[in-house]
Amino acid sequence: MSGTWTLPDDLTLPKLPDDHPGAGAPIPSHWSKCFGCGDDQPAGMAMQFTFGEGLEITGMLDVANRYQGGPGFIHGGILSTAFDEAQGMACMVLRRPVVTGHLQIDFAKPIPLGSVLELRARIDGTVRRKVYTSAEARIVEGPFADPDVVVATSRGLFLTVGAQHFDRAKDFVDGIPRSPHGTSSV
Ligand SMILES: CCCCCCCCCCCCCCCC(=O)SCCNC(=O)CCNC(=O)[C@H](O)C(C)(C)COP(=O)(O)OP(=O)(O)OC[C@H]1O[C@@H](n2cnc3c(N)ncnc32)[C@H](O)[C@@H]1OP(=O)(O)O
Repeated sequence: MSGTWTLPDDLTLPKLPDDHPGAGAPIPSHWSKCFGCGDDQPAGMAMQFTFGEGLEITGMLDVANRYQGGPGFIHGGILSTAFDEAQGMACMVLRRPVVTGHLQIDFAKPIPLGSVLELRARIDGTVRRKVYTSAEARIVEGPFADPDVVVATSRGLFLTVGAQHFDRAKDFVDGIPRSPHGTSSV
């Protein structure tokens, strides 16, 4: 990774909850309408997640044609979204809601449409409400597949928040049908 990401000296590693289901168990969507993982979000990315060893989780993304940026390749914003989702899901073991404060991506290799990406993400440690995370992506199926090649990496800071963070927007979960900028209901 390039960049300026520095982990603080006073990081502590969270303990896995006693009822952690173990490696291989599916991780349920944190919110059915989430663009990244929701099953009630037809326009979304429908990412699937499983717990890995320790604090690691694995996410899978089918790189659909609609994720196109440059001809034949994934859009960088879509890849960033996939990392955001994966690193947020890695925070699930904290059993507290988190939001992204900072995310930085290194785009190492172009990723073709039609490929299947595996994202491995983990908590590197916490300091107060700050949760430091990292992740790597590999193409595991389809064009350019090579599980030994890391095609992108990400570092992200998440913050635990209280329920009131989301309460303010609870009336907008289905959009505002009469938005002056066109429909926001999908
Ligand atoms: C009930 C059980 C449920 C379990 C289930 C959970 C599942 C969970 C899965 C979620 C999976 C979602 C995956 C998608 C996640 C999104 O995409 S979330 C959407 C994008 N993010 C946002 O909208 C966040 C918008 N920003 C904010 O709301 C606020 O800026 C934040 C992030 C909450 C921080 O504000 P704040 O709470 O007032 O925090 P503040 O007191 O200013 O700072 C606290 C600490 O964080 C540091 N900090 C804050 N922001 C930053 C920053 N950007 N850079 C560096 N440091 C920062 C501060 O310096 C401070 O550090 P210390 O003084 O402790 O050393």
